[in-house]
Amino acid sequence: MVSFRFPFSIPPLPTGIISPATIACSVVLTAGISAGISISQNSTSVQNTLNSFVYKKPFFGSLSLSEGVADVAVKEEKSGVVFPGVVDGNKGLLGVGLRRKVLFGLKNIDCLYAFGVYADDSDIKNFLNEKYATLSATELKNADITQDLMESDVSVTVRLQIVYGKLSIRSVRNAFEDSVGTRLKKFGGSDNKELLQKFTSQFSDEYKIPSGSIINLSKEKGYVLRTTIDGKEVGSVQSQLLCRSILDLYIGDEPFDSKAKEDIDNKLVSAITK
Ligand SMILES: CCCCCCCCCCCC(=O)O
Repeated sequence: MVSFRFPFSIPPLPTGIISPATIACSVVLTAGISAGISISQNSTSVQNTLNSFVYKKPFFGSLSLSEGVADVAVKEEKSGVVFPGVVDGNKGLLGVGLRRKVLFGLKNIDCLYAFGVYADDSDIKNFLNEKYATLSATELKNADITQDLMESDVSVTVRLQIVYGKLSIRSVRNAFEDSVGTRLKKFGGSDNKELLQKFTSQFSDEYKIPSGSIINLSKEKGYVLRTTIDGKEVGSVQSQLLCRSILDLYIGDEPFDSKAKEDIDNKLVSAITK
């Protein structure tokens, strides 16, 4: 059995004491707060750990994949944005990060948003068990789990929440065009304008994004990318290339927040090794 934990060194905030209003109104903290989220690393052999699998002590935020995901909220430390431990009923939080982006327009806007990466509990359990449970610690160290994850059919959601910057849907559309366009080119060559347009056109002018809005980018079974704004589906596009390109922004080779990616990597490894 694989144990899937939330080994964050900062105590996650108990959901019970965070009101929805607080979550919705997470505000800017000063830039440069250096506290991060660190993840404990475990280098013991996979087999040893699997053999001796027991909860040695109650672990705040830990969970066993066989028992379902624990809904423990986690705060992105630099921004103060709080992410629920679980979304869509069964997707557990793998890690959180921060992205600063200058949005070009009439007036350039410095936009800061926090993001959380979630994976479906049973998908990730199967994925880790099938591919990694028998690897030695050294093999595991050399394995690129997030790379495999991006190419797999595991359901993953990236949740974006603005920290500051007054955003128009147009600037969001342009920002995605820029970032996702670069990734589509990287993985699929230059002939992907139509795919990019299909994705970005979902962010049409009818949608408003007041402060506290949340965009979910969800890779679902069959490589369908489903986009929601504040819980409302704005569209879905079936494309493995698009799913791969979106995830690459957050957990790929050149992620927006390398600490977040590192945390997610470590968390996936620790889900196998603990
Ligand atoms: C309502 C949450 C809005 C979050 C801001 C999203 C801005 C677009 C981001 C495009 C991808 C990127 O380059 O970071």
